[in-house]
Amino acid sequence: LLDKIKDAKIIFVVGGPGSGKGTQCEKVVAKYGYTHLSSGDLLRAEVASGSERGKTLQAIMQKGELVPLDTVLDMIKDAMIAKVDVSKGFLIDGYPREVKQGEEFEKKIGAPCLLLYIDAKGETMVKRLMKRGETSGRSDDNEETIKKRLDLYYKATEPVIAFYSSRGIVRKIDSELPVDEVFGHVAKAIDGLK
Ligand SMILES: Nc1ccn([C@H]2C[C@H](O)[C@@H](COP(=O)(O)OP(=O)(O)OP(=O)(O)O)O2)c(=O)n1
Ligand SMILES: Nc1nc2c(ncn2[C@@H]2O[C@H](COP(=O)(O)OP(=O)(O)O)[C@@H](O)[C@H]2O)c(=O)[nH]1
Ligand SMILES: [Mg+2]
Repeated sequence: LLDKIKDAKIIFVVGGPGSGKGTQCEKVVAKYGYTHLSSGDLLRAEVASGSERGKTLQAIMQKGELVPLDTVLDMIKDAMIAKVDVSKGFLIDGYPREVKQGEEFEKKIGAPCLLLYIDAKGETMVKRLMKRGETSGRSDDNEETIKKRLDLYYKATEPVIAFYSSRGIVRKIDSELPVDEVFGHVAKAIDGLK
């Protein structure tokens, strides 16, 4: 199974909270048929299941902190294995959150061929998340937790981009533009894959 995963394209989608990762991933699924795996969604599904593990996760996410690395990675790996026969590529959304997560992913699963860096201003992200919070029902879409998530993004996740830049696989996407224009740039990056 892991051999099969190695044949599929793996795309990391990285950007701050509310930058528009999920929005763009949906559009990639529609156009390219890739499998979209949002690490945050996988964690929220575990919370929704009401399991003991879910309760622990909920407390961490509510504080805007990162859950233990192995927990997220196992969930992503299981989800990839479940889809590997029907998938020509994987969009790994919201992962890696820190360089260590990327290193572990490569050890246990495989190497990404592209990193889409969805870039928006801090001010824009806060505005979008406050708006999303009106309807998302997400307990972390509140002013206090948003601030913590943003701080953690700049501290832990931005180094991920530098790490993969040196490999030449990062495509920076300006996410201040209207959604369809942003997607135009995303599509160009994906079309550029061999
Ligand atoms: N690899 C990951 C992914 C997520 N999380 C935790 C911390 C996040 O604050 C929370 C929610 O993750 P999301 O990716 O859903 O959260 P974001 O708000 O950053 O992105 P989005 O707005 O795309 O949902 O889950 C984590 O610890 N490790
Ligand atoms: N104006 C504008 N809003 C966007 C854009 N992309 C996403 N949004 C909105 O911003 C919010 C966060 O987007 P989402 O895709 O959930 O971001 P994520 O946190 O990076 O996954 C949502 O309410 C989107 O509707 C964009 O390119 N332009
Ligand atoms: Mg999202």
